[in-house]
Amino acid sequence: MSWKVVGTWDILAPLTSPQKGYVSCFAPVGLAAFLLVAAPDQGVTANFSLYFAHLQFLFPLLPLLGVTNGQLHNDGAKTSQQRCSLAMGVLTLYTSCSLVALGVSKTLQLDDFRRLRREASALLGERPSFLRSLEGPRRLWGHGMEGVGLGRPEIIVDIDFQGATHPQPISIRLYFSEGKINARWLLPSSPRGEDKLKSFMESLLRGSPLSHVVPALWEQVISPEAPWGATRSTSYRARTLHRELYGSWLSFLDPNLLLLLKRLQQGSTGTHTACGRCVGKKGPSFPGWRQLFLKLGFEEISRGVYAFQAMTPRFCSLFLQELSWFEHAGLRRSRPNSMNKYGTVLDEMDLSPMIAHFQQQVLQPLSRLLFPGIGDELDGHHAFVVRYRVEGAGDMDLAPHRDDSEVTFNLALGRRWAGCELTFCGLMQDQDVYHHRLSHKFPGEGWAVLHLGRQVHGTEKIRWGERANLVIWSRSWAWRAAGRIHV
Ligand SMILES: O=C(O)CCC(=O)C(=O)O
Ligand SMILES: [Fe+2]
Repeated sequence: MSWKVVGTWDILAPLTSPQKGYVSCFAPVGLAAFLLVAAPDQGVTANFSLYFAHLQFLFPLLPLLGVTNGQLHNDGAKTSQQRCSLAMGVLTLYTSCSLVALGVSKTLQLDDFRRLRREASALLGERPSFLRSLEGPRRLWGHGMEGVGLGRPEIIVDIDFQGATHPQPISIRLYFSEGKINARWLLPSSPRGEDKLKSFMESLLRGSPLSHVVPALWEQVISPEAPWGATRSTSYRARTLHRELYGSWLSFLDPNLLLLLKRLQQGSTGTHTACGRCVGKKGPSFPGWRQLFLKLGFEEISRGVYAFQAMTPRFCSLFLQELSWFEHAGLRRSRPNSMNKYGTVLDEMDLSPMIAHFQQQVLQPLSRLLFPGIGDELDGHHAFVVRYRVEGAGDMDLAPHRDDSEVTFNLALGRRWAGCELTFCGLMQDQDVYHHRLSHKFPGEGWAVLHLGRQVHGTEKIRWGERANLVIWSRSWAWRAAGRIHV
């Protein structure tokens, strides 16, 4: 076998041959595109080294395709051109695959980046007292370059904490990559501090939001026993995360619900007080309300059970953030009710005035419309969040029951889950109560159901994920005083 050096020009021949060379032209074009697309973010050097590092493995394979100098010499120009085209085709394929893979991973990373940036600016906007500065997220490309491959791209966030117990700022760097978070002290900490940080990171749920991680880090890792300093009080009101939630919730209403409420207000025939004489009489409404009701997307999913989009997804996301903030504040937390073990009572979050306002502005007109008589005068409430979770602290299901309420509003806050449908089994006084009629799946966050408290319902077992719902039990002492509790 001859190894005369004649191959160089033969290998390049297809590039100059108009008949066979068109395939090969994609290789340099692909290479150029690859570098162009990837280079601005990942750095030219890193991309060159990645690309050529892989070519190192590809080139030794070329003899297998018959592209050796010896064979070129023996086979003649025509066959050699075909084989060279094949080789260049392989290179092209490799380049194109690299390009597609890179494009997909870049899009995913960009989504993560945007989400983190939104969360970081929300946190900064709220300026929690312990947060001195928060820098990032910024991308760190090519971090941990090992061997021929690139390390996993990460997004980094630097945080400085400062509080009464820590006059000097304490810095921690968070690394987000592929749904996981890692943390490191920017200055070396004590071995005990390292251990605390390590066990804290292990306890974090996959994909935990920044708004959850930062306060939890402060509470569990950095701040000693008195995390809020000497001024720690038992009230949560002074240290809320989203002040917007501590005003009227009307700006968070879904536009369709807002429209219906407006029409109800226009069609209303004045105030109506529930009493022994008037309960059960028709409440204020307007002619043709049912058509509008259906047109706006409201649905009667089972007799006396109404489903509709009530709040915006933004409300739900702020609320969930506030909830984790509260849960890490270390204040008293009671069980939401006698059946659900896990959750939060909203009164303990100092949200009672907002619930009362929401009840009067939103739930009251709806209840007058949909449950005339019993829903005419709502004058008490008990509001809480229920939490179902497969892993960690959460209920798994809920047995059929009636609520200690006249009217119940139940709003899905999120997050993602499977199973955990709400089942409805008829009204308490029905002959066939406790017969399953419907399993309701909340279509998404912000969707709610409104039903009578004596509508028997339960919750099926959660299969995966986590569901958190905000439940408002509205009571009518006027109705109860009229002795109509059980019907
Ligand atoms: O959303 C649910 O699972 C229902 C909760 C419930 O019925 C209740 O707490 O009374
Ligand atoms: Fe219930």
